[in-house]
Amino acid sequence: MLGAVYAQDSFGITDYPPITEDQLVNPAPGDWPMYRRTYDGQGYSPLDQINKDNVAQLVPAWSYSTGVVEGHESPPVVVNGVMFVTTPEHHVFALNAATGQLYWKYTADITENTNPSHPTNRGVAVLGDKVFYAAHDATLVALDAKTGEEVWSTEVANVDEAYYMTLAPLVADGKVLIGVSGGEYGIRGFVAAYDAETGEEAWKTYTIPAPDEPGGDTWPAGAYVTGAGSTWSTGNYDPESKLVYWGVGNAGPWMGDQRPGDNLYTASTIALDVETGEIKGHFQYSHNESFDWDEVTAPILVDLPNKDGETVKGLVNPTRSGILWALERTSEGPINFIWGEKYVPGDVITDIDAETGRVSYDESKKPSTGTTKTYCPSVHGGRDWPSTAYSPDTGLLYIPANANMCTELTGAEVEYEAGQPFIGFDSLEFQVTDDAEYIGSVQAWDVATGEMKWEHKFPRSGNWGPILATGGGLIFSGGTNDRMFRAYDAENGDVLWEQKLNSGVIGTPSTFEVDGKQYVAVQAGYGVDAVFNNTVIAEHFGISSDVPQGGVVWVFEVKDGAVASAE
Ligand SMILES: O=C(O)c1cc(C(=O)O)c2c(n1)C(=O)C(=O)c1cc(C(=O)O)[nH]c1-2
Ligand SMILES: [Ca+2]
Repeated sequence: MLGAVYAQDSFGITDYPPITEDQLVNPAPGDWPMYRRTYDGQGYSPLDQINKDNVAQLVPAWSYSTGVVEGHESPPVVVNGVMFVTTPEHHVFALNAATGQLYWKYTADITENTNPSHPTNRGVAVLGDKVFYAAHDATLVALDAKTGEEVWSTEVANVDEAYYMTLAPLVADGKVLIGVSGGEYGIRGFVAAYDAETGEEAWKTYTIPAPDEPGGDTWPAGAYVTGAGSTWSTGNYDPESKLVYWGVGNAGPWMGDQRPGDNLYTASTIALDVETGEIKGHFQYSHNESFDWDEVTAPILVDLPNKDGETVKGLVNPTRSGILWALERTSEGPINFIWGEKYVPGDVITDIDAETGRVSYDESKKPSTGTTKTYCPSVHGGRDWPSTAYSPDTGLLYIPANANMCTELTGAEVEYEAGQPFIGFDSLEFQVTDDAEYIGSVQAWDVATGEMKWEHKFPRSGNWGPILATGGGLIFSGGTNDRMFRAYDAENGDVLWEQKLNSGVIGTPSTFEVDGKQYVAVQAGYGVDAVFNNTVIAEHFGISSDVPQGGVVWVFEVKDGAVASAE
């Protein structure tokens, strides 16, 4: 592809020891080497220098204006004291994590007419001396970490069929794994792996099986080719079993009566063998998915009790369907149901089978061709893409939730045409329920008991804020329409610190340490579906919908004196 590199610091990055696989399996406490920091997806850092006692004294250490608008969702990834962040408009920035000095900026040369949906990017992956970036035009790029120069690039899918990419790649087992977007365009979704050294394809596994493959009989003849099942959020990984857990999006077209059957593996989590890409297990959250409930977010890997009370290796996932799921993962692959609890109100799912976890629907709520149906939660679900976090200190799972929003959908026939929307509706409307007392919230759930421990509600805002949990007994997140970035007491949800930033904060927060000092980092930069959602909420409550745009990387610290006095 050959993008442009702008190198500001002519001395560049002088000291960048190659990142080993071991550093990814067991990251140094002060590093944030991947999307959720660790392979289990917990979004947890053990750093505790910033804690409940001193977080009130958190102040900006430095900030950096990215120069672009739209949704800044990527976490600042930090290794070797270097921060890598991505932004909309196809930029990757490398900055000195302690000072904010720019080392280099890479801009992908996107000449193709790429899909305008979801103009965002969720970050990089690292291994060795390389940084991996999934560009919007469905090209995977490897950059030299020290210089930002392209080492290799590989076309992973055809943009003419409306494939695009927004996710952070996952490095596992010497390979770079990616997933694709395009679920509203009749793509056939897949997860693919590329050799980290050369960019050569190692395997590619479709999320929609062909007729002769397992699950192929859950589709009517021919429908698998345009069945969607996009994979636009980074998977998690169990290095022991060598299984990758990846989420699969909505089915296409949206109206399930146009493709009778369960339609595997849409709206599912799949377990893939990292060496071969073979699907070894799956759990489907909504069969014959008809709600645009992409279940792309990967479940967090955590130990929890099974139905008999024995501790097992588990998976937890609050899905777009409004159900928080506890599942058991096995080293061979199969995924077993443990329990499912509604974490936001919903009127579609009426029952969950105690044995299998299969849901039952109120058919009067399920969208279909030629009817108008209203259902809750909305198209965006109880939680869209923003990440949950889990703290091993509290045993709590933290969820950025949205309640009391519904969708009214009038279904229609649709013909597949390459590169064009393949949804099938005459109208789509978002509604806030009449009696709604709040929309967004941060929820904390005990994963051992399946009970909500606390909830912090936002009466006049949705919540699109990914969550960071720390060893300092804190969680951090933004997500609201008041431009706040907040620190909460992880035990009880008390807000211990908040700071208005330049824009709404839908960025994924991270924390890291350089030269013995802890920092907390996040990108501000409101955009993508949070804006769309906020407009509906503002209209309902009669408040201003104005959240200014513009990306800024923010890095916070507690000044040295304050750290000392807190100890
Ligand atoms: O089906 C897809 O391929 C696809 C892709 C994306 C994306 O890549 O960001 C989103 C969605 N769907 C989607 O349904 C959705 O609500 C959504 C919100 C956002 C965002 O960044 O705020 N992206 C996406
Ligand atoms: Ca979708």
